[in-house]
Amino acid sequence: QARDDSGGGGRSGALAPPPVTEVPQKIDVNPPKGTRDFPPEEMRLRNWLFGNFREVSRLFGFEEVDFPVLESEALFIRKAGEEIRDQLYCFEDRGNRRVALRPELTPSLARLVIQKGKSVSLPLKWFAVGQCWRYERMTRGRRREHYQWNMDIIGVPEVTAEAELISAIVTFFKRLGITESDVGFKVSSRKVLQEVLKSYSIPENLFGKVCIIIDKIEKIPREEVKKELGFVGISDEAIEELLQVLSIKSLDKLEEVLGSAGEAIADLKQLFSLAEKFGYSDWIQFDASIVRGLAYYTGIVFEGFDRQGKLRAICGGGRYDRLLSTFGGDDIPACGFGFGDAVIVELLKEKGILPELNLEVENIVCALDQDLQGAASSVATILRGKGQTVDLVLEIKPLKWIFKRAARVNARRLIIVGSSEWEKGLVKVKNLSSGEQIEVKLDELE
Ligand SMILES: OCc1cccc(Br)n1
Repeated sequence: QARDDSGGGGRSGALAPPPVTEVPQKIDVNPPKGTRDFPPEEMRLRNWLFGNFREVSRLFGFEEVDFPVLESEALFIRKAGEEIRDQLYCFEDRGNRRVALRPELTPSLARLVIQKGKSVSLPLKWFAVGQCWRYERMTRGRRREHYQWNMDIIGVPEVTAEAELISAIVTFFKRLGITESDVGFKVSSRKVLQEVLKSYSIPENLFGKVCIIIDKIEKIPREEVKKELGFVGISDEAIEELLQVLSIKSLDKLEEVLGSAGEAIADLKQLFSLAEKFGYSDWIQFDASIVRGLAYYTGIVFEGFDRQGKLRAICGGGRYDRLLSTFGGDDIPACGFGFGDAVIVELLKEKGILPELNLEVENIVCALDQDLQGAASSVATILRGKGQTVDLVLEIKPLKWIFKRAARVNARRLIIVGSSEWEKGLVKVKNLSSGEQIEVKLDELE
């Protein structure tokens, strides 16, 4: 039971007895369903992963941003039938405002860009690492939160932006020891769909809905996809042609079907040519079936996948040239990606390349008796002033306990403050790997 600091137990730390009326109920010590704690070992892995996210983002000259986890629900209310909408973690706050825990970061980023308006000069290259939420019925036992790394380029209409973003993800994978034989990117463009729909004079406003239905092609039976497309008013003939085009896996074949005049082909050819120059051609492949499950994509879309086919998509992104204008902002082109913190860890485990991340501290400092506790604190402060990490033992403990703790915190050195040495201005320094022990003058301690 935690120490009671409410004043009943006093500063001695003694456990205050609960008031007679209240019998302590053991709380549920687990985090809410679908959420995770990050105890030290998991936190070290998370910090390592996020450290790589941040280092790659900075390598590409991006600036870090963040937004509230809580946003107006309106930011995420799109009428295209997205899963992200069905699972929105939304509620009414005490001010009767409809709010939501963000399910993704892009709408917040778009909101901030519009808010900044002319005070920022384009292009913007922003990145964020933020916790995102969904309220999924726990029937599937899936998580309700994850952390997403996002990189976004705002204000660049050319495909060079998408090529740059994919290069950043490739750079990240390489840093972790993941190669093109482990993962790849399936790349397409929503302009492929747009051109087919246009050839059947299907109204633009159905585009988002059609994309969301088609995104389910690998998840629900084909007949179900066709039925849903029929419901939104797509003719059987158009559906057949759509599904036919979506099965194309080569750009040449796509060009035969769509012709070479359309933007889809031009964009994709430019992307694959830039991939050559970036040196990541072996990482990407054209796959017309990739549409991604967010309604606002308008152009190139891509997703990272594990070549073993065991895991869900590792990351995904694309161009969203209309999002800012749908929020009442200017017509500013944009593209970005989201990279979750869960599938990547499963992949690293699969590959056996999770890093070894142990707690390490350079020094453990202890006093041999109570009246030297102050001296030990000053030794710790001197070492910390020199940038050395110190685990200061805060109570008088037997040496057996000290050595056990030193092993647990992976200390390199044990600094012992004993009365006979201290009187001579000395401390004992024991190298815990060699076992060598020497006496060192306090002002020569380093
Ligand atoms: O990938 C969709 C998503 C959004 C929020 C939280 C989680 Br877990 N997953």
